[in-house]
Amino acid sequence: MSAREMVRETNPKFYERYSKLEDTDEFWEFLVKPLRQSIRVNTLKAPLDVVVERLSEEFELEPIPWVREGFFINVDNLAKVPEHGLGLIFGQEASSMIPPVVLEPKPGELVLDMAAAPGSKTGQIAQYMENRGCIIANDPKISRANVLIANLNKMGVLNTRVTTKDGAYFARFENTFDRVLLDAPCSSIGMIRKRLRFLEEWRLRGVIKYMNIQKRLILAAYRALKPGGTLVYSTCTIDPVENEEVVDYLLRKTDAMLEPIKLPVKTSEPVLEWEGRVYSEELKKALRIHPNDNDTEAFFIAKIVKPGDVE
Ligand SMILES: C[S@@+](CC[C@H](N)C(=O)[O-])C[C@H]1O[C@@H](n2cnc3c(N)ncnc32)[C@H](O)[C@@H]1O
Repeated sequence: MSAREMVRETNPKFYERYSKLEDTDEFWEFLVKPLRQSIRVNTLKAPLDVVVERLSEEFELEPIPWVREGFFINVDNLAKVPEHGLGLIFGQEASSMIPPVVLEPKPGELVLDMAAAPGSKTGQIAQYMENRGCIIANDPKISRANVLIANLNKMGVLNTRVTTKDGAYFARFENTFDRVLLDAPCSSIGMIRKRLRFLEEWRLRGVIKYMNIQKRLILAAYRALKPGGTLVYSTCTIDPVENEEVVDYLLRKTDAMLEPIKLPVKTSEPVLEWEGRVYSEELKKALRIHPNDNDTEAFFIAKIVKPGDVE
């Protein structure tokens, strides 16, 4: 059975909706194909070249073009690699390394990671901040926040405070953070490559539920951002109402502006019209990544700035 047939049989409504987005055999094949293993070297614990040299003795490493510390690696079970147990490397999907790269956090800054668990991006942000400054890493799900804390400990992250609020809580800290990452809860279509249940369980009402949460969170995230600061909005899903629609909503409601993202990554066309709605041309600056573009998870990333001077 082809991937297309498998998707159509497993969830006909899913197939019908997303064949309007892209309908190539490649798209369906990569949507369900198991992911390549990738790692991020944790430079908080050891220099990049030392870890790469040591791993290369045993494994084949292929650099990920858009992240200096990222590599595809030919290993079946990372848990058996000692460097993983020691926190020298972290298993992180290749496209999920893009949002912190786009955020560009600097040592000494104040950063909000509004939906942080299990913490792969918080660790990457701390790495770019060289453990200086402060990250507020928030996640309201206590069980997930516990995993976040364990991962931050393992990675040697020292500049982070963990909170367990609804992300909208941070709206009260108006104009406070130098940078905000909103890696939003979403319908996780990108993760079908890891767990088929995201395809089996997909329902349109779930997408709409997430869109409403995302709109609430993006407004709070933007409010908490300092003038001159950067907000990165990301999801691991392809539905336009969780991506272009949410960022378009922010653009309409506030003075937010989008900035182009220049990275060596292949992307799909942004969606500027969907179900009778027309989105701002500005959305052309966002990255829409389909699984067949780079053989990764699907991702959507927008770089948003608040007008004003950086202090
Ligand atoms: C895509 S995951 C985050 C992944 C994480 N950034 C990482 O890279 O490891 C989205 C997270 O949003 C959290 N979440 C759900 N509802 C939320 C809310 N109202 N405010 C903030 N976070 C929320 C979920 O618990 C989940 O951990």
